[in-house]
Amino acid sequence: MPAIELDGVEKHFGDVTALRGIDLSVERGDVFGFLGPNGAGKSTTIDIMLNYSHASAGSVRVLGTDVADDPVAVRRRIGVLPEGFEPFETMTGRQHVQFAIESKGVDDYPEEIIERVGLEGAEDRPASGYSKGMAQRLALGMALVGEPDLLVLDEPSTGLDPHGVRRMREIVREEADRGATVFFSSHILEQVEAVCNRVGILRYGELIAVDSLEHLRGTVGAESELTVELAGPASVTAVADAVRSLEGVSQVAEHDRERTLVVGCTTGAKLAVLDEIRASGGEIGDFSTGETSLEELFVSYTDSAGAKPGPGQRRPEGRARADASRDADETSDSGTESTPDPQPSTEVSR
Ligand SMILES: Nc1ncnc2c1ncn2[C@@H]1O[C@H](COP(=O)(O)OP(=O)(O)OP(=O)(O)O)[C@@H](O)[C@H]1O
Repeated sequence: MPAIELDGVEKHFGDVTALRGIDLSVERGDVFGFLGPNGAGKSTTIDIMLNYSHASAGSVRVLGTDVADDPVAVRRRIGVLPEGFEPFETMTGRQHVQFAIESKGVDDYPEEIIERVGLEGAEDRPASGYSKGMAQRLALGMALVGEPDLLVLDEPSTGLDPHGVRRMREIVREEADRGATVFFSSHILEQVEAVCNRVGILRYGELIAVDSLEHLRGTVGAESELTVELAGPASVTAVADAVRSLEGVSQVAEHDRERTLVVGCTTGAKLAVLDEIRASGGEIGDFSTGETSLEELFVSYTDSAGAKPGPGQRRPEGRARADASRDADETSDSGTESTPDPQPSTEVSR
């Protein structure tokens, strides 16, 4: 049974269409990267998954339960790090964690969570005085309470220093190792690349690709760069000519003095290049490869039609998301439970 199943999910805000029929299945144990340009619909999808907002059409099952049927039960098994988390005014860091523990009805030790996210020494200070990165660490700690089956992390590295980013990545890996599913929404492609085994790319409210990074690289005909150092007596030019004739090879640069070839080719052609070098009498002393970065893949998927808002996608100027997501066609019930999660996004404009 998948951890997350979206089936034909649409979302309309008046005449603004945010999601146009999303079908998505995230398997248990996946660390799934959710990517898309600004306004693509990532936060809207997450809000619907958490039942902070209702889909206009389609259905959402999380951990095997329809979120609309039993949102409280579902949220008890999820840890959420929302975008734009702001601590409560009057509570210390420890009290935030304690609140999450009590809300979920579990018996975690606050100290362990605080230490895990690197907030030791600051736990008894009012969290409203925390820096942005400290608040983010606190939100991550609250999300980890109760060993959730699913972690939903919306831009988790916001405000984190390099130590914090590394800690966050380690925690994501540790959580995946114990069997949790992680849904990781981020613009910071390097981080998605570092931790996710599958990614989905959203554009204009449509899911345009879902795959492993390896396959995505293959489907866009992504270029790899193969640097091969030749050993033995074979002529660099002769080997280069043989490689040039291969399908999937776009360019070959020869460096006679270093006895090196730099080959631009599709990811799928790399092995054929190495085979051809050997077949043409070359002996491979050493080689290294460089892959297309996720950033290049992202641009190649999302840039063809530009990342500007599509028709019917513009958000009314100056309208606060938190307010807007609770009016009109919205019937959010996020206030009906003793929410164990930090508040959803409250940013005014993006
Ligand atoms: N409450 C709302 N009222 C009207 N339109 C909205 C509302 N919330 C989102 N939208 C619109 O829905 C679309 C998707 O927005 P969403 O916030 O989900 O995008 P996103 O991918 O999370 O963007 P970002 O990366 O900038 O956070 C946008 O066109 C946005 O303007």
